[in-house]
Amino acid sequence: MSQLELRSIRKTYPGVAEETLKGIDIDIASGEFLILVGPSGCGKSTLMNTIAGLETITDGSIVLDGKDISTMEPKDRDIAMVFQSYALYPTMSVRENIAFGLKIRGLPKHEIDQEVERVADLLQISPLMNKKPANLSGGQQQRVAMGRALARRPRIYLFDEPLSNLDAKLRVEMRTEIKKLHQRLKTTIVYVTHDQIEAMTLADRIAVLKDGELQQLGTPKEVYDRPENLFVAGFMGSPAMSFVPVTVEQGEGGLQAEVRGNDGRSVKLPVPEFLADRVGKKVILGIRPEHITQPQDQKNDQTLVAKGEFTIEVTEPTGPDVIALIQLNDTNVHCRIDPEHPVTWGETAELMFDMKKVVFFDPETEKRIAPH
Ligand SMILES: Nc1ncnc2c1ncn2[C@@H]1O[C@H](COP(=O)(O)OP(=O)(O)OP(=O)(O)O)[C@@H](O)[C@H]1O
Repeated sequence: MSQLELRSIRKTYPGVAEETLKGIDIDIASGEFLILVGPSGCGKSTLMNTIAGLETITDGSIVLDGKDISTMEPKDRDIAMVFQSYALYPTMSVRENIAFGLKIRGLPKHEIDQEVERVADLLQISPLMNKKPANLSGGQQQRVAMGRALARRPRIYLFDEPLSNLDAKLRVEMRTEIKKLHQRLKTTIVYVTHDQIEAMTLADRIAVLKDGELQQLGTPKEVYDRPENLFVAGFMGSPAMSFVPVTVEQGEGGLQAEVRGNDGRSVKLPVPEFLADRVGKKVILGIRPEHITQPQDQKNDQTLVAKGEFTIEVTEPTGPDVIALIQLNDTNVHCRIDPEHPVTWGETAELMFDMKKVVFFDPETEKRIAPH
């Protein structure tokens, strides 16, 4: 178990005007599962490659267990990386693939055999040991690639989208396997993914990157419930959080904000008192599908809720839920409908807003407005 500190990491590729990493600071605790997410091109792979030593950094430092490894050769860093493409040696058997790293490090044969056996057991690939990669399924190849990394017992594992070549079912299975492996071995892992669910289910903490800058670092729950800005709020969650522009008003019973459906009907939503200094001003209301449901499906304690009637524009059944689309202040907004109480498009449905869960953003700074 090892601890990794990324201190103000900067990276500029030669010939590229813009900095790719603009000062990334992350402390990764020993045994932590850290997931990096962000849109394509935000610098996730670059950051992983700098940790592995495959790319140099322009500024900052990478500290592993208290030792600065920033300029060390990749082979001396004791870090194992599993890529999206498994990069197995095609002419070698599974056994030889797993043993290869140990062999070139000159380990005695009986130790190599022992280690290969341990890893094969762990990943349940013992029956495949004499096969060649070409004769394995994608999921099996992925396991072998992981086996190769595990056999080395490095200080840290880096996984760069290891599951993205797998079909949906296998991906879910392998996700569970990786989670089990981490629970059992308690190794330090840095893992890149595009998959929201993978990030939410695997991570101890999630780091959200955009344009080479860290936007938020927090537990999956923190990032999901209390996104620091509009970007993080829109990036995490599927379907995404909806953003509705509203004006804060002083009502008789407290602060409120009006939302209008596309048929002209409106409802005054109660909003929290920490918005008191914004009366008369616009804020952006960030609302997730599960915060708008039918009254009969509400599970909350009925404080800070509001009801209104809205026209359902589209319904999208997902299996466990139906996602329905309505319009609020000319913005598309997703709601979660229990299939036990179905609605159809064109219908007017009574919907209930759980305002305790809703978050608010400043339209200028795009930052979440936090309670004082
Ligand atoms: N070797 C390189 N030389 C020059 N520019 C590069 C190099 N590698 C990456 N870049 C640029 O750096 C930026 C970040 O790329 P990177 O691959 O790190 O992003 P990413 O977040 O991993 O993207 P994706 O999710 O698509 O894999 C991109 O603009 C990319 O074009």
